[in-house]
Amino acid sequence: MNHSHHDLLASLREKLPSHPALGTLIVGIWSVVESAQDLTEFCQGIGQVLQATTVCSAVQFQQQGPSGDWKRLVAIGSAQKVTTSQLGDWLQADVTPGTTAAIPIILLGEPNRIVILEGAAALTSEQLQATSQVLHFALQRFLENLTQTQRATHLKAMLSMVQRWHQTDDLPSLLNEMAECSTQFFAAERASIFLWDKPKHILVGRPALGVEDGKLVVPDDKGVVGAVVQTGQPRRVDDMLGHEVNRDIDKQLEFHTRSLLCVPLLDRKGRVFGAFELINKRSGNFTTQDEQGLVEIAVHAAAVLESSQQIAELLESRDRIAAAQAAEIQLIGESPPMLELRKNIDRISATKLPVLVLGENGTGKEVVSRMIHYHGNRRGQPLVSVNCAALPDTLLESELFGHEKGAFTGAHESRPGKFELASGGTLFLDEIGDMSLPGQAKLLRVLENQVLTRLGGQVDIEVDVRVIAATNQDLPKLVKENLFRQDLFYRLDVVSLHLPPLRDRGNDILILAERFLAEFARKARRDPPMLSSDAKNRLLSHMWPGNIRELRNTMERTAFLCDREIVTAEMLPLDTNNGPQVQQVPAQLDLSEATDRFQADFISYHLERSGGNMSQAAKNMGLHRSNLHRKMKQLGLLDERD
Ligand SMILES: Nc1ncnc2c1ncn2[C@@H]1O[C@H](COP(=O)(O)OP(=O)(O)OP(=O)(O)O)[C@@H](O)[C@H]1O
Repeated sequence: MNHSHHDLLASLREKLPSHPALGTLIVGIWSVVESAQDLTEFCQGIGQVLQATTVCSAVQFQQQGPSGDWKRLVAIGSAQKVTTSQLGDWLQADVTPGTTAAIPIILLGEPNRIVILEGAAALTSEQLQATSQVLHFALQRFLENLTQTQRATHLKAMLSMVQRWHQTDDLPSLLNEMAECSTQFFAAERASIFLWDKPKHILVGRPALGVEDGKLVVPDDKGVVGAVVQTGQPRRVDDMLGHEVNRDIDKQLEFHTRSLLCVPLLDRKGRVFGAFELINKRSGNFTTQDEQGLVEIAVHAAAVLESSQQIAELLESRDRIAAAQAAEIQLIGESPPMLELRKNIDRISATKLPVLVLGENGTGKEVVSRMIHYHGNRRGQPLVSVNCAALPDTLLESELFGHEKGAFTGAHESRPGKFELASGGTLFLDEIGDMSLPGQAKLLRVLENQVLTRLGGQVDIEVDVRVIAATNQDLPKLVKENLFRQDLFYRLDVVSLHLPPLRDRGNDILILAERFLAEFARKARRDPPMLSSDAKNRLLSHMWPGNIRELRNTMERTAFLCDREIVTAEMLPLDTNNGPQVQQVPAQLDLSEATDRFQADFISYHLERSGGNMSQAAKNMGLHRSNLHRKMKQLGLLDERD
């Protein structure tokens, strides 16, 4: 029955002249709607009005429970017992006239109710219909009023609670006050507020009755609180799912947790900095309303805590650490590809786009991914790295996506994966080309839906993670060979950064070499030695198969092993056979032709390496630029007019 107010009034106005008692009924019911404090009072009031106006001997209200069973809410007069099957039949009908007349009241989202009037033979079907309409409307109105009143009372209580918190300055008293107020408010046995010390991977819970200094320290990846801070989502656990509870905490507190409700504490920027937990609802389990209420309270608690001096310091120090880390990352190099790379990093750091970093071993892929993280707005959140090549397939999935207790032999407890640990921050997937195909499928799902399921788990866990993947492999080739999923490749390749090998970075080799030399000389407590020009040429002409890592190691050895002020080419610990080879000259040429051919190849090689920069190429060959120019003309490598 779904009447608008207008329909209802129009229909009642029509019926009123032929049923004068209907007016008295409406007035009586209305006064009950206005005055009743709860549902029982409402039913009692309505029952009395119905008994008086319809001249029934008895009235009763029945309500259906969630499992289909019926319960009598209120009885006026000597109401008879009714069977479940009879109630079921009545529920099917609109109204049922007779000596025992029944009016079912069905409101969307509410339990079904039936009003039974006994000795109501005089009531016609039409009169019962009219009564039914009034009752539906009255109940609906009453329930709306009740929700509003309850909400107002709730808000008032919350306001006075929050006001008290604002007047408490020192952190331990504030936390005690919060716990005490909320246990009363939610009828729970205990409450704790956990603050997250992220760098140390621990949660510090207060107050913790029964623990020395009232402070409970737990790992940040265990139990319900661990899951809440890692995922940023509330969790509700009742008796049935008690295994999720971290029983170590129970042991420490000498307490048995039956039911638990825990919600995250978020700072102004939406970052999780702790959790608010309620333990053991005094009767039954925590409800959805409790969860909504605690989420609401946690917003106020977080605001008060955040403005508390000590928390502000904690958060600030987190920002300071991130800033220091950002400053520490150095991407050395002034060559055109490096300048371009730096520009791209600046552009993409602020976004959440996935990034694919490509380059040979040791070209700085990890440095670049760290830079993207620490220069973006996720810098205060974790940067978690996984080397996909270092883990066998089976382990990789549980490492990335986590697992539930019993998911496989040896899974003695539930564990969040690296994805969950990187929540709010960045996940660096190194050697992505080595990931197994099942792992790739799961990764794709997470990237597409921002949701994951732990191994052996049923629940979808939302994650907010930026993914940066790196590889030295040729991914398009792996795609062609069906070793890498094409859809995943496109997902990751939204932005790709190519790191050139060191041999293509021209003078950067010398900039890097000198920086590394200075760094290691400082560590060796000596003045940095100078590189002689032949040492520089030697460094420039080396092939650097190990790229920057190799250069760094070479300079480290040089700083520690060479005790001279000037490092010459011979002192560099480099494999001399490793340099690039200029093409061999055919033996049948005469000496002058062979010399010309060699010189032309040699010059072309250096010009190519310096990207056509004549001055640089001349320098690398130990020539003056004008001499190189002349030589090139002589060898026919330049037009006469150049
Ligand atoms: N541009 C750079 N400036 C300063 N140091 C760098 C630069 N690039 C790389 N390095 C240093 O070189 C070493 C190797 O870099 P990194 O680990 O980032 O390379 P990678 O490409 O990730 O290597 P791999 O493929 O072997 O994992 C590190 O010690 C890093 O600090």
